[in-house]
Amino acid sequence: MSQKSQFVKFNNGLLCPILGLGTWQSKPGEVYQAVCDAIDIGYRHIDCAHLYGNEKEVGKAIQDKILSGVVKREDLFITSKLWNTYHRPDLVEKAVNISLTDLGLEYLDLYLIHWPMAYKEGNDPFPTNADGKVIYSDVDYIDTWKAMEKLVDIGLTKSIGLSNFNSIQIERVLNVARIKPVTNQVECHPYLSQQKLFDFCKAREITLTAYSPLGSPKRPWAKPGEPNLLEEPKIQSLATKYKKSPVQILIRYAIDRGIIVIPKSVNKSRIANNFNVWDFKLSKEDIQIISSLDCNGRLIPQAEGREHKDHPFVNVEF
Ligand SMILES: NC(=O)C1=CN([C@@H]2O[C@H](COP(=O)(O)OP(=O)(O)OC[C@H]3O[C@@H](n4cnc5c(N)ncnc54)[C@H](OP(=O)(O)O)[C@@H]3O)[C@@H](O)[C@H]2O)C=CC1
Ligand SMILES: O=C1CO[C@H](CO)[C@@H](O)[C@@H]1O
Repeated sequence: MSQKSQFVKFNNGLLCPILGLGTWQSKPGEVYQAVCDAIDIGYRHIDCAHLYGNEKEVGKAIQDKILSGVVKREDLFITSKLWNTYHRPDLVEKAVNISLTDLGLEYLDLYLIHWPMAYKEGNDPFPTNADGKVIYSDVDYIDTWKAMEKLVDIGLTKSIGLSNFNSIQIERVLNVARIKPVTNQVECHPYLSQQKLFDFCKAREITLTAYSPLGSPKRPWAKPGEPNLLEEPKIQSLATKYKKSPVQILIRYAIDRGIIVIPKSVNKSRIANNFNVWDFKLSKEDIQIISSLDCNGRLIPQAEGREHKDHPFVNVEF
């Protein structure tokens, strides 16, 4: 398979490696080695976020791999995300600078608005009142977007994008955008195939990035007995058919639809296996079989923000 098939082209011309490494819940103490291993194995795309609390250690791994000559900065594609407590326009540049300092970088390749909902400004990422409810802020993500555009103007990031935005919210951003979002990063896997959102974005030259592509089996709120994609019979039988693992089928399910995908692992052999997906391709019929598992099975509901006026998954088709 050609090298070209490993990239997706953004509407600004930038090439994004279609397969990257996720870092949510990659603990300090393990994420340094995971990022070093990933870069050695061939990953060039690392998905980060201020919220994950590990950008300093991710940055140390990136710096070490650049200093030892394994990669150049321009070979890497590094994403970070603006957390909900930094939506106020005057805080956006401050927020990206925190991530840049932690990561030890002069620029990001991609900076995303992590969620459309703004939370009360301050150092607590989930500021709560006496009832334990998150305190919201009324900043409109449209104003946040305008501040994001300025980051491109001053060279702090090459691209800007969205995460967890629904179709109506994307349209609102497009109505004012001087710089278009390049991607919308959303939960996407066979239980939540996101076909409508994918088609909607594609028609507007916005790519989709699939998070939790393996079904986020270690999400903190997972309950025993909930369906597990890795044990899904249809995925297992396709794994047998293609002589690959169920995880490799799930990763290829995104790639073969043209969707950027960012599975997380801190285990070297799993990081390597997840990258060993360039020697096969799913047929159209098999992609349809996998898509038939769609059951609107959302696993990352961001429940603490559900009453927010801008929560993306309430009363919206897609
Ligand atoms: N924008 C957003 O709001 C969100 C973005 N994300 C991003 O997407 C990334 C991926 O999503 P995430 O929710 O982490 O979940 P994933 O679907 O990527 O699943 C990760 C889990 O699967 C395990 N795993 C990885 N590879 C294998 C394998 N080959 N065999 C068996 N188990 C495996 C990992 O364990 P181990 O590490 O032990 O291998 C980990 O527990 C995040 O890390 C983050 O970067 C995620 C959620 C929300
Ligand atoms: O990236 C993410 C990982 O999980 C967090 C905790 O719910 C989410 O807020 C976030 O979207």
